[in-house]
This record gives sequence, structure tokens and C-alpha cells, in this order.
Amino acid sequence: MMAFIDALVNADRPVIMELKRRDPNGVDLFGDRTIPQIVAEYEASGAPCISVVTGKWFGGTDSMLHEVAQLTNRPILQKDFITRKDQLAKAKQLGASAVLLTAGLLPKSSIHNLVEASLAIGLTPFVEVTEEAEIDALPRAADCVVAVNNKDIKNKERDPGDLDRSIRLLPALQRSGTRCPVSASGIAQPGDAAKLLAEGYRGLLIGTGLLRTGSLAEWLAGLDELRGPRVS
Ligand SMILES: O=C(O)c1ccccc1NCC(=O)[C@H](O)[C@H](O)COP(=O)(O)O
Repeated sequence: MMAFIDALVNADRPVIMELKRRDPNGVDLFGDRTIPQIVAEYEASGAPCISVVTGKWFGGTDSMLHEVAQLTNRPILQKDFITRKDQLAKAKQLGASAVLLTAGLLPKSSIHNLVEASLAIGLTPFVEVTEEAEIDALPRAADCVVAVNNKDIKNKERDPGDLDRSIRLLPALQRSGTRCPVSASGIAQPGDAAKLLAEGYRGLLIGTGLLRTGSLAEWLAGLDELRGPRVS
């Protein structure tokens, strides 16, 4: 299996496609689709990586991660509230390649310890930030995905998201040394996605926008058209 960062930076369309059972208001996002159907659709659409929200706020469970890992060889990000090292071993055992570490919810010393502990067992830290100070304080950024969360997790992500935050923080991400600056959450339309990639993002994490669209193929074709032909 290709490592998470390599899969993303080498992808022609670097969209991490997410399985999230419910939105923050408890509204179902899967409809009548099963997990195998969504994974098959994401794979057929060329997802380089897949994200699975196991956090209970969003209707997730660890068994969802295990199920997805049985269905795909794509590198998987586990999105949950990770605060302890034993959760990292569990993530790996369930089939994750990368784990979410939310800078705004963790003391600085915990971020350091969890980044080191993740790397030590072969998991890619996917560190989510919302402020420049969090980026500047990051250890081992070159080995991490560093993602700007456009929404506010402290408010259960009930806000629509502020994509300008991604634009504002991109220079700090680029300075940090990460190979893989990612913009996450609130990317609803192909035009939003195209703009963020044109600005210099090397990856996008999209859940609700892809799960709510009537046609994933059309959504992605719209993005491809806006980006124009790719030079390899
Ligand atoms: O961000 C967190 O700290 C978090 C913790 C635990 C579970 C989920 C968490 N975040 C979820 C997300 O960030 C979004 O599902 C993801 O970025 C996609 O967002 P959207 O495209 O707006 O559905």
C-alpha cells in the first residue's frame, strides 16, 4: 500500500474522499447507500486516499474503519478525537495509515508526543490547525500532513466554514516544511476545490460536499474542467 502522503501528492486529483455517517446536526449523509457501495464509488472515482470519521459526534464507530479497511487498499485516514498513544495502536490495528491530531484540542506537549508516537509505528500524522501559531509550533512538519480546518471543531463544525482561512494560512503551511498542505472541511462546490488547488494546496479533504451531491461523477468532472488540462 502506498504511503498516505505519497498517494496524495502523486495523485492527479488530490481529493481525500470521506465517509461520514452524519452531519453535525445529526442529519444522515449516507442515505440508502451502504459502506461497500460508497467505498466502491470513491475507488471508481480515483480517490487517492479515503477518510473515515469514527468520531461519535458524526455517527462514527471503530467498526466502520475496520470495514472500510477490508474493502480497499487506498491509504485511510482515521478522523477521531485522538488524545492517547493507545488510540494510535488501535488505529493501526483497524487499518488506518494516517490519524487526525487536532492542534486546537491538544496541549503542545501532547501534539509533540503523539506526532512522534504516530511516526514510530508507521502512521502519518494528519495535523489539523486553525491558527498560524499552531503551525509554527509543529514538530516534524516535513513528515506530517498539515491541514487547515475551515470549520470550528469546538463548535462541532456547525458553521459553514471559512475557506479564506485556508488562503490566509497557506504561506505559513508552506514555510512549515510539510510536503502536503491540505485544506479540510466546508468545501462544498467544485469551484471552491479548484480555487484551493490553484492557490497551491496539495490536497483537499471533502466529506459532506461529495456525500450530498446527486452525482459524484459530475461533481468531480466539474472540478477537472475548472482546473483545465494537467501537465505531467
Ligand atoms: O476535526 C476534528 O477534530 C474531528 C474530530 C473527530 C471527528 C471528526 C473531526 N472532524 C471532521 C471533519 O473535519 C470533517 O468531517 C472533514 O474535514 C470533512 O468536512 P466536510 O467536507 O465539511 O464534511
